[in-house]
Amino acid sequence: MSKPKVLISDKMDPNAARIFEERGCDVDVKPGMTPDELKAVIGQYDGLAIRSATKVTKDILEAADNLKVVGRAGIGVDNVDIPAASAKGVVVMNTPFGNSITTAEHAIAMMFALAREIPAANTRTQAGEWPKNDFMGVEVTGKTLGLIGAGNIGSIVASRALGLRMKVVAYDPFLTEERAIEMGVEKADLDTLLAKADFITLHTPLTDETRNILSAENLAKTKKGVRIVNCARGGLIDEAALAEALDSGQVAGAALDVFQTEPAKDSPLFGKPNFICTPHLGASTTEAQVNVALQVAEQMADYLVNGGVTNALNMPSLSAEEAPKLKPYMKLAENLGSLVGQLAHGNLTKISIEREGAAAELSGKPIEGAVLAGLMRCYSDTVNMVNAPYLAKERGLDVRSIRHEKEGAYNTLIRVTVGTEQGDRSVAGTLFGADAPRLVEMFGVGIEAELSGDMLYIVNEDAPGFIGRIGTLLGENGINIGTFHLGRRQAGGEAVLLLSVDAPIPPEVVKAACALEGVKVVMPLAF
Ligand SMILES: NC(=O)c1ccc[n+]([C@@H]2O[C@H](COP(=O)([O-])OP(=O)(O)OC[C@H]3O[C@@H](n4cnc5c(N)ncnc54)[C@H](O)[C@@H]3O)[C@@H](O)[C@H]2O)c1
Ligand SMILES: O=C(O)[C@H](O)COP(=O)(O)O
Repeated sequence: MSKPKVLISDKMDPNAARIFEERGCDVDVKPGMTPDELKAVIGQYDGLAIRSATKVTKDILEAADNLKVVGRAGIGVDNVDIPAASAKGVVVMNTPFGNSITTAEHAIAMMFALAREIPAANTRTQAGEWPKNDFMGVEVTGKTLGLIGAGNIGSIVASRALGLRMKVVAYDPFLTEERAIEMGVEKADLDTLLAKADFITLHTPLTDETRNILSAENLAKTKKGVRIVNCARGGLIDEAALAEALDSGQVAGAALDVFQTEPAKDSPLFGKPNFICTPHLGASTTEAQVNVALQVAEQMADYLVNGGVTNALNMPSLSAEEAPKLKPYMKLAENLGSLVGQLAHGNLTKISIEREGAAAELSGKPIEGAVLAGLMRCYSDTVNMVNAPYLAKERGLDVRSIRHEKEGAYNTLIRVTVGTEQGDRSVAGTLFGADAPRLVEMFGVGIEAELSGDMLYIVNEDAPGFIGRIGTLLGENGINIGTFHLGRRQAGGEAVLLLSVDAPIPPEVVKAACALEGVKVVMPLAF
């Protein structure tokens, strides 16, 4: 049998190539290829090892006829089209912890550089100016650090800031009170954080919810003279608004490692006296690069040579024997987790995963992992089956797996219940035939639906004429309805409607649906 062939297409520590060779793979190292060059050669490779520079687009994947795995030596996978990779049957793996300490240290370094204007003082001193009277810094001791995102990197930043005798206020919808106490931080909503913080650091992925989380409007809510650090993802801050806030003095200084467009060749921030930046160097230390290179090569080689799956973002980790039986249950479990995550958005404190009938005979851990991965993917793009249970535990989420020996109305059933500030919310699903996942109950209402693609969830008063009104609204906006599912507690009470549609529903249509007579809740969903 020929050896698997791997391409390393970004600058990576040489340990990666060494491990690939030792584990029985042929490896080519070609950093800096253009997309066209990559497209021309990708068909030859079984594995592609990348950092953030290579963009693994749908176009590249279409040409990747032999590709089995993409390995990201780092955390963020926003440069990989994961749905396109999944459709092509390509596993996408990352190394979720290898560069976290290094990136947290970069954020702290940026905070100090801002507090004491080190880059500008250095430049002018080396130019022979000796500008001793032009710089007056601020101490960080006793100041408040506002942490937006309290995951792996955010919690390391918090621990370092506490060591510097700062107070830490954190905003993260997934942070529980218990975890906040354990971390020694004050849990706050975003507006409170903005009003209190002397320094703000960002540590979230870039999602629809976090894009421009520091918008012009939110920058205006900050304490005057705040200093801001972003070592997470470009796009979390509105760069033009930040430039204006620096000009007006609302923001006293800003330090960015990441930009909306990278490489950043131009920016409204460049040249501002109180602005400093680095070219996406957050993960660039010898230690972190050795960690991620070794880990990505080990994981990819294990998959290519032995079929072992670790830290995959689009595939459950399963042994060869269990896989065929568990696969449809994993899909059902992940969909149910994603559904409750999207619907019960907010502070989740507990989750229970119940298995009944045939589902109770199967191993609970992979099903639990799939529910948690579906749930937590609403909050972080780095969650996978492997790290979801760990992350849930670390964040203080109380996870219970319950096995019911007796069959209920269905011969196999998975029920997921989450505890939210509004009370418990429960959804349940079964398999039709051997392998077709179906939702069968939602918040106590019987409703039968396949969870896939773009969907719309509506709660309305059960009264004549509503279905016509929503159908007309979607039709007038060119939105085609694929499937239509209805459920209700009792005639004339509250009715639940789940529609599958052929394209994402624009926010203005959601708004118009909310305004329809009898409507109580409208929420777009995506699976
Ligand atoms: N600059 C660099 O070189 C560099 C290096 C490593 C990681 N990163 C980036 O840093 C980011 C954080 O990495 P991590 O390992 O800590 O990820 P993580 O998944 O452990 O943590 C992300 C946190 O953000 C929270 N979050 C999600 N949506 C939120 C919202 N709307 N508001 C507030 N918080 C929200 C999540 O609940 C989670 O706790 C990622 O985007 C990653 O790609 C950058
Ligand atoms: O998400 C990450 O791991 C960082 O953004 C690091 O990116 P890099 O590997 O290109 O330095």
